[in-house]
Amino acid sequence: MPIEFAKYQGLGNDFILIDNRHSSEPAITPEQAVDLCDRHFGIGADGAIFALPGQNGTDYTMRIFNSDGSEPEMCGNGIRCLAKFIADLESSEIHPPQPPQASGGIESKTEYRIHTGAGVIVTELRSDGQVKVDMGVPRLLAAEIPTTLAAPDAKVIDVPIEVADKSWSVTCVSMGNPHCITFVEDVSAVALETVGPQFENNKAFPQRTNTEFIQVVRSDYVKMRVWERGAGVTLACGTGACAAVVAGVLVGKCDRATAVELPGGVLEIEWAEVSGRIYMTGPAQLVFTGCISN
Ligand SMILES: N[C@@H](CCC[C@H](N)C(=O)O)C(=O)O
Repeated sequence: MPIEFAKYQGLGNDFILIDNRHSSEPAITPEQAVDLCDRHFGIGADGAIFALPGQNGTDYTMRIFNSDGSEPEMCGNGIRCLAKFIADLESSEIHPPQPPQASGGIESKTEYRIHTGAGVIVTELRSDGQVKVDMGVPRLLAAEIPTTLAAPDAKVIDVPIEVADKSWSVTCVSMGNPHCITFVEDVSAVALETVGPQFENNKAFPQRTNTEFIQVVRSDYVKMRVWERGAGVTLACGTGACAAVVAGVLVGKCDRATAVELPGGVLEIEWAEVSGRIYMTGPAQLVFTGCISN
């Protein structure tokens, strides 16, 4: 049966979005996602995201397959795209209108509570077109990352690791998904394609890891390049940008409100002192819609 999709991007981190409101099982398999994400033989994307029915009182559930078919717990740029997609679906902008509700017109929603593998995430569509996301509280214990770089109940802050014949000092943060952050002098000099996979598959990370390379320009402005678990080099990573600011605060290099410049653009990140929650603000845009025929 043909499956309608919409392609969205957030800072060049791009996704195939599928309206899965009718079922709690994704409409395509991880293997199909791998084919569809292929940039030469498919639609081309860093992942496939499904808008499933909500659970435990949430509005929707998000599931995502990386371009290698693995399923991460969360995706920051993806959830901004999902919020826009849901709003577009509800306002019938991208698919034919549903019959009108008996109760008459409904004000379009600007806030969604979304169930994810990292807990409930709240998105807010702002009037300037940006999407602000309450990304929850970062987890810092080694067992929560998970990593063997410290005792299970200890934090991993500025810990040495040998990767690609070099010693790196890393800080690890879970935003629901694992992140390993390292601060470098010049982010453009990092051989991402060589070093990234060696971090991702290092035995210190039993569930593999995303890796962020950070150059501090000022305490409130950093440059970042990322190697994503299951997707490789991408133009941006929302959970990675949040994890990078947390790491920056922990090692005394960043302010709690820091702008993160990625190859695809800038994300505004704030780690609130009192609540400990992280807020991420950035764009999400519809690129095109289409239909998968088989
Ligand atoms: N690009 C995403 C992260 C997607 C998941 C990641 N590849 C993983 O496997 O954890 C983001 O914007 O957060």
